[in-house]
Amino acid sequence: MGNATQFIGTPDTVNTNRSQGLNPVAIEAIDLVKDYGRGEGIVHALRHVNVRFEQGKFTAIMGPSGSGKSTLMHVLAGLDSATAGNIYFAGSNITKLNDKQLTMLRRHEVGFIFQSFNLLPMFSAEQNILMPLTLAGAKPDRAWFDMLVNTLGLRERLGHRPNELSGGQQQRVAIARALISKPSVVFADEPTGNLDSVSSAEVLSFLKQSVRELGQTIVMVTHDSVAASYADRAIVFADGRIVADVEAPKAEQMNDLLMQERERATRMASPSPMRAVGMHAAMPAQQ
Ligand SMILES: Nc1ncnc2c1ncn2[C@@H]1O[C@H](COP(=O)(O)OP(=O)(O)OP(=O)(O)O)[C@@H](O)[C@H]1O
Repeated sequence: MGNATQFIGTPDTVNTNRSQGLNPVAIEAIDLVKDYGRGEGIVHALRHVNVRFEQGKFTAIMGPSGSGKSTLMHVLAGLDSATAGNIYFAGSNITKLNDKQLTMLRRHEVGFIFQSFNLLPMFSAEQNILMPLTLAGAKPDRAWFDMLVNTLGLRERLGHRPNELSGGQQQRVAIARALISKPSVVFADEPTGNLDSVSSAEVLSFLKQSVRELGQTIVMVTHDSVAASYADRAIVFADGRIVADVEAPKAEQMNDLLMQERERATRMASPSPMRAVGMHAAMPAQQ
């Protein structure tokens, strides 16, 4: 797919899994820290996160509300800066880029899909799909456009504005818009959050297909274990850390993991008086 090094300059390190027989790394975070605020009110949103995403893989990021999923995605995508640590995008350290270089990276190497579609209401589906190229002053690859439009079943809808499309159709337009510039990585933030189960299944099937058939790399934040089961891998976040990393996730397995995490978080948030003084194991049974 894309060619990040073209925009980023000389890599100061290149990470590749080739020698291990794995796909090359699309993006990697090393010891990534993100704090919001300072002093008493500081929030540690990412606590020394180490993670790599391989090219041509579909990864889901799950975890309780406030655990740091969106923060990770925003920092990886260059939408927000890291407090500390490094991010390697196609082998180049993007934490060293200036604002202009970051804009170029986002424009050419990253595709975004949002829960609320974020289509421009005054423009047709076709104009929305082509918008990233229009903004970049680039010519569309018509064959690629046709392939996306046909695969996503949008041929008959190209002249329609977003308010003339169903939620599922709007999200398919948003997917075509994310893929039109052949980005290195697509970040999807709750892409099925506003869709019914049939439209969700359609959208997820296409995301999976774009990974299988087009070699796309996708990182998707989701609260939905069924959505995560479409991914090749699921990462579970809790309190700014990765607490589980699952290959070929199953919906039930992810539900169990999330439930465990929720129970653990509840226990930590409200320790019983006995646990607080370390008495739970030693307490004799009450008569
Ligand atoms: N701009 C900000 N300023 C201050 N704190 C923030 C900001 N953005 C996020 N946070 C805090 O950082 C932590 C992680 O937030 P984040 O949005 O990454 O969580 P999340 O896992 O994506 O949650 P959700 O599932 O609810 O979207 C939370 O405690 C949140 O309140």
